[in-house]
Amino acid sequence: MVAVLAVKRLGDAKSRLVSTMGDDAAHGAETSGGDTSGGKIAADSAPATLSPAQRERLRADPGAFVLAMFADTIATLHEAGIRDVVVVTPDHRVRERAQQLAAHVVDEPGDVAGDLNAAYALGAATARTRWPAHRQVLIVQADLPAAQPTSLREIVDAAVERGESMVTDRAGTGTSLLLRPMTAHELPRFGPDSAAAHRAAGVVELDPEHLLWPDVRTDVDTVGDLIAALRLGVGEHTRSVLKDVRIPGATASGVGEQSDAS
Ligand SMILES: Nc1nc2c(ncn2[C@@H]2O[C@H](COP(=O)(O)OP(=O)(O)OP(=O)(O)O)[C@@H](O)[C@H]2O)c(=O)[nH]1
Ligand SMILES: C=C(OP(=O)(O)O)C(=O)O
Repeated sequence: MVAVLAVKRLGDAKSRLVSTMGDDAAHGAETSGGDTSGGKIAADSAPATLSPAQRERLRADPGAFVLAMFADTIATLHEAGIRDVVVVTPDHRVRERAQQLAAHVVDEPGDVAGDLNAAYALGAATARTRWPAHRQVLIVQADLPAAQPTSLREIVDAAVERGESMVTDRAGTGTSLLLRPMTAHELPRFGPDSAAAHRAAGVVELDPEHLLWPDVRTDVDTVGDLIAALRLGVGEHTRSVLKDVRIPGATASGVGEQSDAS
């Protein structure tokens, strides 16, 4: 299996994360799914906080945070045994980081820029040419810092003989990852309400009850997503960028623990 990731220009990335920064300080963490109640952290779960210094750091360089989550996502792929990785990006910092992580980088051409599905299709086409022996491609979001290799392996096993398959995000509306035969040529349907779009296109939803794999479902777009990821435990690169984030119940390192995905 080969994995394909796409990362947009870092200067344009994570606008929702930056715009939700501060919500946690004023109101308790804003969330977009999972353990929520009325859009807020459930009453029986203590509010998490980002420190003012940490919020300032994220605001000042969201790109460093994107790169950290990207590195943790690739580390998890590697630990799950997926060594062949294609990254499509127009950004030089992402390119350099991807190369350090032994990924094959595709420079995003101007006519693809701004079109995530075209970027994924370009990555899959490159993977077909570069590694023709692979039978499956895993199109995966690059912002899954809590993802665990064991979950990825379970997902790959669950997809056997199921055709094109997906796992939704924790809100159930987006798509964390899509598994396809290498021979699939049509554009994927990532973007707003992509879970419904993929379902309508005949993609099999793995674990439709959403009972499994919260770590893989937690893509980080908002502060609420970030808190959810930290509670699950994130990889070492994300931990390092967020080293002074305080999460109730966390250990002395200050964030949730993740034993084997970094
Ligand atoms: N290469 C490439 N990657 C993209 C493109 N659009 C989105 N992505 C990536 O796809 C993932 C989801 O993208 P978005 O949700 O649109 O953007 P985001 O930066 O995560 O968050 P927002 O700015 O809040 O929308 C992120 O990893 C992006 O970097 C694109 O046009 N080209
Ligand atoms: C692009 C997607 O994700 P998000 O915008 O939530 O990062 C998606 O779920 O299809």
